[in-house]
Amino acid sequence: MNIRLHKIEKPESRIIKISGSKSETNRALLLKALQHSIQIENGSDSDDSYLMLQAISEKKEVIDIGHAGTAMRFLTAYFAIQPDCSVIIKGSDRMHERPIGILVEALKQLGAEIHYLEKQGYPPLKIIGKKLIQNRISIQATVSSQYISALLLIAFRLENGLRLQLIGKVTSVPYIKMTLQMLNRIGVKTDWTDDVITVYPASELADTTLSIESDWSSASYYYAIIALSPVGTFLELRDFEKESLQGDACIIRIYENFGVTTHFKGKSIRLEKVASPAKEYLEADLTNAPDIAQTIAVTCLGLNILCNLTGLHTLRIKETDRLQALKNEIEKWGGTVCITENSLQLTSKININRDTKPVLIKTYQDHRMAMAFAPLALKTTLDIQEAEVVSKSYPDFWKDLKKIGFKMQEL
Ligand SMILES: O=C(O)C1=C[C@@H](OP(=O)(O)O)[C@@H](O)[C@H](O)C1
Ligand SMILES: C=C(OP(=O)(O)O)C(=O)O
Repeated sequence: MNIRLHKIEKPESRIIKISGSKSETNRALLLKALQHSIQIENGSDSDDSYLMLQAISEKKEVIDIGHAGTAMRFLTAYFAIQPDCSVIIKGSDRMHERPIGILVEALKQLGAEIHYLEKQGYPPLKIIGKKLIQNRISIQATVSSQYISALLLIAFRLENGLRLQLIGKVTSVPYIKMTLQMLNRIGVKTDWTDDVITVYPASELADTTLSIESDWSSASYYYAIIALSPVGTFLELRDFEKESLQGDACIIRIYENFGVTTHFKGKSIRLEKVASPAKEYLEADLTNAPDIAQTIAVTCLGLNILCNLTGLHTLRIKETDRLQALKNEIEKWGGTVCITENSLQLTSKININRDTKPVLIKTYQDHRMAMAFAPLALKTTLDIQEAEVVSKSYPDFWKDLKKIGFKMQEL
């Protein structure tokens, strides 16, 4: 389904409730599979969390995990320690291009039996579940934190726990901290000193309710909407915490550069555009928050601000090559976007508010491409291809934009 987003002046100031964080939910679902007494509140309604839940509960011999990267990685570790289990996990064509070798080799060092069914280092995988006895391994930490989280999540169920040595500059650190904090919440002891993470074994755990905070990556699109709106515009988002487990909450500080303030009122946040952007140039290192890179790049485009975004090395292996996808789509308005292996620069100002035929944004089966470009409707009319991709993390995205006054039509 392609849609046209008609230009609007500003959003209506309504209250929006985004569902729970996809990252927290997928961790909670895995922990619940290992400790049934755990209860989950405010779980994510995303496709990725649904696929994760289905894979755990249906106990099929062949699981299709679609585009869900965290589910693919977490379930690989989970099935590797299920005795008497033999399962094949496959995914979308893109999933079969997203590397998993670092995690598989680490699990094999622990004693797991995992076979590549097509290309070495990539899904699909055949996993024969085993009791794992080893507890000391090292792992390359520069490529994806999801491999590390996957190992940490199962570690309390290993007889001797896990001592994991991280090699290289650790990427997406807040996601590893989120994993450790969620383990702590269910009563598992952990330690992270220098480059070594230790998870202690635990068999008897108290009943716990894991209450999931709303999704900050999804909230980022509302920050973009407010940033592109006139001074005085505000919106309220429900169920967010001042002390978040999610690294993407750093959006609060980044959007201050664009004149957007955040006020916590109990469990709601009020975003308000209080001033025009202070600077005409933004420099940001997003090593710790890769999922908001697209939001920020497109906000800069809409505000006519130049930027240098760094720490983006993981973007090449996500739902699509996000650096190339951003370059392709932004350049449709003219100008040049420079990308390297780990950075993106907008080096020339681009006027998107022109009286030309609406630009059609390709989404490359990446939910964040659709959601990152949608806020540009505050500046120009534009078309979004395959708009349904948003369901990977935020199925109600278009419905919620309509609630705040976005005008859209199917093409
Ligand atoms: O652990 C998680 O929940 C995630 C970790 C990050 O991946 P990388 O560590 O591969 O950057 C992030 O991009 C992804 O959306 C979710
Ligand atoms: C990268 C993402 O997800 P995953 O790696 O879990 O597919 C994302 O949601 O932006």
